[in-house]
Amino acid sequence: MPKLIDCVAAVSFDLDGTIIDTAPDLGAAANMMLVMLGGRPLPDDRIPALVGAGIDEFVKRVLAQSGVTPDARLQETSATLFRDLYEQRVFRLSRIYPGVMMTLHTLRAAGLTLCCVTNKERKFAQPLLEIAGISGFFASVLCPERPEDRKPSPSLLYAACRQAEIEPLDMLLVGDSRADIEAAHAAGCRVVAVDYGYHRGQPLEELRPDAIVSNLKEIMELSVRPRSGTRALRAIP
Ligand SMILES: O=C(O)COP(=O)(O)O
Ligand SMILES: [Mg+2]
Repeated sequence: MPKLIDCVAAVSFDLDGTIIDTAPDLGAAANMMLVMLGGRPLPDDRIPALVGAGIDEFVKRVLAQSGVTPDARLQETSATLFRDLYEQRVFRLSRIYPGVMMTLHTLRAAGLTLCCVTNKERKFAQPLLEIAGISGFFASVLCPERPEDRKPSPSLLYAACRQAEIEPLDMLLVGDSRADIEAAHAAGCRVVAVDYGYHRGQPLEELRPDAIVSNLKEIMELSVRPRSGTRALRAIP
């Protein structure tokens, strides 16, 4: 069976929970926010399950976990405060996951186009990749400009395919969450899930990714059954 990596022209990586463990800095900023609002900090191990649907939702979940049901005004004040705090600390405690650097080097050397496809706002994603020293690997970084473009919408993946000038079937997405797998399926891309990210206890097998790995470098060894029939030339809207 051919190797998966030989069947694609580009690889898109999810950011939080896939290439960088961002929960420590997200948690630090969230806890500073709670304390400044007069609340109590959350235990670190409660943070990862709250990540994945953008900052407004993360702040809403943090407030809910601390026992607050915010009205619209408190939600807005909290989200603004959180953004200010997080902006100052996107890569202080966060760490690149094992196997990521080697995988990015190997895939790039193999001639594949690499993209980052994240629900994180560009204002945080771009500096995070730069400070972490990995922004140079990515031909493009796709972030949602509108809430409706967030994964599980396929729109960021379509944009990545358009920029790489490839069809969705020639794109592999590597991600840690339900939103990643559903976005890839909706776009018609191949998808590999990592089992170490922020998938909130969701059994990833049920979502039927092409494969599940525990370290990114395993994607180099994965084999795939070629898709049968004519290649699905799905038009990118
Ligand atoms: O910022 C988030 O909520 C999630 O970002 P991700 O898509 O890179 O996991
Ligand atoms: Mg993620």
